[in-house]
Amino acid sequence: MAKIYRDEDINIDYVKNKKIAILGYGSQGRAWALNLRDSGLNVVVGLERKGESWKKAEEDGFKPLFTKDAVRDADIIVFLVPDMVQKNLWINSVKPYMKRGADMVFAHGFNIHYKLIDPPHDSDVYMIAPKAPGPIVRRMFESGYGVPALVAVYQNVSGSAFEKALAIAKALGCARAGVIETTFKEETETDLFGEQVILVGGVMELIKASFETLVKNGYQPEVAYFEVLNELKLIVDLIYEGGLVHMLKAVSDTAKYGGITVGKTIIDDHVKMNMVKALERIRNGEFAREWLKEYENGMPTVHKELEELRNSLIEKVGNEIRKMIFKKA
Ligand SMILES: NC(=O)C1=CN([C@@H]2O[C@H](COP(=O)(O)OP(=O)(O)OC[C@H]3O[C@@H](n4cnc5c(N)ncnc54)[C@H](O)[C@@H]3O)[C@@H](O)[C@H]2O)C=CC1
Ligand SMILES: CC(=O)[C@](C)(O)C(=O)O
Ligand SMILES: [Mg+2]
Ligand SMILES: [Mg+2]
Repeated sequence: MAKIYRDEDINIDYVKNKKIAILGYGSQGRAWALNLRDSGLNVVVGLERKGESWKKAEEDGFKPLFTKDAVRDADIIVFLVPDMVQKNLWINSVKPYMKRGADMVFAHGFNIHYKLIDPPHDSDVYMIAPKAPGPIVRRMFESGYGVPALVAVYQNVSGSAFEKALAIAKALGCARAGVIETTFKEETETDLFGEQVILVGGVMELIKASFETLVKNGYQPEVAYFEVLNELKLIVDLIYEGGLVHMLKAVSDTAKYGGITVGKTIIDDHVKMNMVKALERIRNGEFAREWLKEYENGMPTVHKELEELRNSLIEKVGNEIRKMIFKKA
C-alpha cells in the first residue's frame, strides 16, 4: 500500500519563512492563498492585471502585485493560472524576473509532463495536487478537515524538495486527510483520465443520457431530474462515507439486484474499451495536442457545448427546481 503522510509526519518549517508567490486567484489560487496564510505562511498574490481576481484578492485582505513584482524576491512560485496559460505567463512574466533558484510549484503536472514549460536547472520543481475543486479545498480547511492531495518532485536541487512539497500540503490542510507521493507522469495521466472518464465527462453524460431517455419516453422532466441528478449526490455521499458495500446496504434489495445486474449491461465491455482508448490518447499526448489547438483557436468547442447545455431541458428544469428546494422553508 502507498505510504500516506499525515499532519504528524510533516514539518511545516521547511516553508515557514519563505516568501510564497501565488500566481492566479481563481479556483485553486484563492484556496491556496487563504489556507497558506491561515497556516502562518508568507503569501503574496501575483496577477497580470487589475481585474476581477485583483478585486477578489483585495476583498480577502491581500495586496496583490503584478506577476513580475510578486516573483522578484519570491522563494516559491506557485502556478495557479489555467494550464493553457502557464507557458506564456512563465516566459513573459516569471522567467525574466524571478530570483535565481526559486522553487517552481504546480497543482497539476500538465505543463511539465507535456514539456510546455522547461524549468531552469537550478530550481526545485515540485507539485502539490489537491484531489478536489478549489472551493472545496477552502471549505474543508475552514471546517477543520482537509482534502487528499498528491505530491511529486520533478527536480530536487536543494535536496529538500519533497519535504517542502509535504509542508505546503500540510499548510493547505491536505495532510489532515492524507498525502501520497506520486510522479508528474502518474498525476497528470490519472487526473486527466479521472476528469474525462468519470468525474466530469462520464458522470455528466450518464446524467444527460438517462434524463433524455426518461423524458423521451414520456416521463415528467421534474421526476426525471429528481431521479437521475438530485438523488445521485445522495447516493455518491453514501459511497464517499463508507464505500460501495455501504451504499448497497442503504438501498433496497430491489435496487441492489437491479443495480448489480443491469449496471454491467450499461457500462459494458464496449464502454471499458472506450476508457482504454481515452487513456491511450492521454498517454501518447494526442489529447494534450488537441486541447492546445482548441485553446489556441479560442475554445470553439467548449463555448458551443456550454451554450447548448445552458439551453438544455435538464438545466432549465434543474434551475427552477433548485430555486424551490434549496429555499429555506
Ligand atoms: N480547478 C480546480 O479545482 C483544480 C485545478 N488544478 C490545477 O490548478 C491550476 C489552476 O487551475 P484553476 O484554479 O482551475 O484555474 P482558474 O481558471 O480558476 O484560474 C483563474 C486565474 O487565472 C487568471 N488568469 C486567467 N487567464 C489568464 C491569463 N491569460 N494570464 C494570466 N492570468 C490568467 C485569472 O485572472 C484567475 O486569477 C491548473 O494547473 C489546474 O489544472 C488542480 C486541481 C483542481
Ligand atoms: C477538480 C479537479 O481535480 C480536476 C477535475 O482535475 C480539475 O479541475 O482539473
Ligand atoms: Mg483533479
Ligand atoms: Mg484536472
